[in-house]
Amino acid sequence: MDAFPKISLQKLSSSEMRLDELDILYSTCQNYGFFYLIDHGLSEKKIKDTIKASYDFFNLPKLVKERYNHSSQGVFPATSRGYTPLYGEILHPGEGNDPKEIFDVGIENDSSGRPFLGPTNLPDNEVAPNFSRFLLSLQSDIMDDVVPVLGKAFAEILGMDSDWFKRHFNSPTLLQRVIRYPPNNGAAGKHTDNGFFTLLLQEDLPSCSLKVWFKDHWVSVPSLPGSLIVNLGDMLQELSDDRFMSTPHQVEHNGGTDRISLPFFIYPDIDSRLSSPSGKRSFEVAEVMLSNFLSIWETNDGAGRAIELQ
Ligand SMILES: O=C(O)CCC(=O)C(=O)O
Ligand SMILES: [Fe+2]
Repeated sequence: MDAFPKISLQKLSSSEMRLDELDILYSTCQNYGFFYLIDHGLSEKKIKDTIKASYDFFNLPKLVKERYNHSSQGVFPATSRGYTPLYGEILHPGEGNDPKEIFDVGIENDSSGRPFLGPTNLPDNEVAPNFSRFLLSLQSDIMDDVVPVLGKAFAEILGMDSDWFKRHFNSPTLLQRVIRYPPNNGAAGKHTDNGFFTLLLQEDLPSCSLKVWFKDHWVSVPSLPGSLIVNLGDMLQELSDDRFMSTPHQVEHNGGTDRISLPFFIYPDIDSRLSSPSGKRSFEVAEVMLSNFLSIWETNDGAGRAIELQ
C-alpha cells in the first residue's frame, strides 16, 4: 500500500520552505486528493479533551440529546445543526441510513437571514460538561491558525490571483461535526465532501475505519498520531477544472469500541460566486451547499458525488 503523503503546515507558513511544500501539495492534490497535515500546531490535549467531552455527550439519555435536535435549531436549513440520532443520515443512496450519531455545530455568528449561518442550540455546561466549550475552542484554533494557511496554499496552487483568498474567505462558512460510530458495525456510506476542503481529526484507534478510493481500490487510512487528515472537496475539484480530486471515502467501523471523529467542512463565504481561473467552471456557494443538503436530507441521493459511486 502506498503511504499517504504528509504536508507540513509549518513549512507552508515558512518563507524559505513554502515553495517546495507547495510543489508537494500540488502533486498530492493531483494524485491523491487526501493527505496527512503535520506540524499543525493544535494542542493534542485539547483534541483529547474534546473527544472525551464528546463521549460524555453521546452517553447522555436519548431524551436529553433530543433537546438539541434539528427542530430545536434556529438556523436554515435546520438539518445543518444539532443532534442527529443513529440511522439519521444517508451519505450513499445504495447503502441506506448510516449507523452513526452526529452533533453539528457552526460558527456562533449572525446569520442576517443567510443559510448555514447563525448560532447553534448547544447544551450548556450543566448538561454536557465542557462539550460546547471545547468544540468552540477547537473551532477557533482551526479557523484562526489552520484554515488561512492551508486555504491560501490551495488558492495559490489553483492559480488564483493574490487577493482571491481574502475576497472569498473573509468570513468562511463552517460545518463542524462530531460523529460517534458504534462498535462493530458503525459506518458512513461512500461519498465525496462537497465543500472546499475537509479537516478531519480521528481517534487514534487500531481499527483503521476510514477508507479512501485510491488507484481503483478502497484503501484504509491509518491514523497518524499528531496529524489531521485533509481531503479535498468538490468545490476545490471544480475550481481546478478537475485537475485536483475530491476523493471518494467511507467509514466501516468494525472495532470493538466506539469511534469518535471530528470533521470540519470548510466552505468559502456563503455569498461568494466562484469561477475557476480558466472561467470554464463557476458556481454559487450557497446554491451548491443547499442542493447538497437537499440531496442528503430530502431526496436521499447522498452527499457530494455519491450518486456517481457504485
Ligand atoms: O468519520 C470519518 O472518519 C469521516 C466522516 C466523513 O467522511 C463525513 O462525515 O463526511
Ligand atoms: Fe466525508
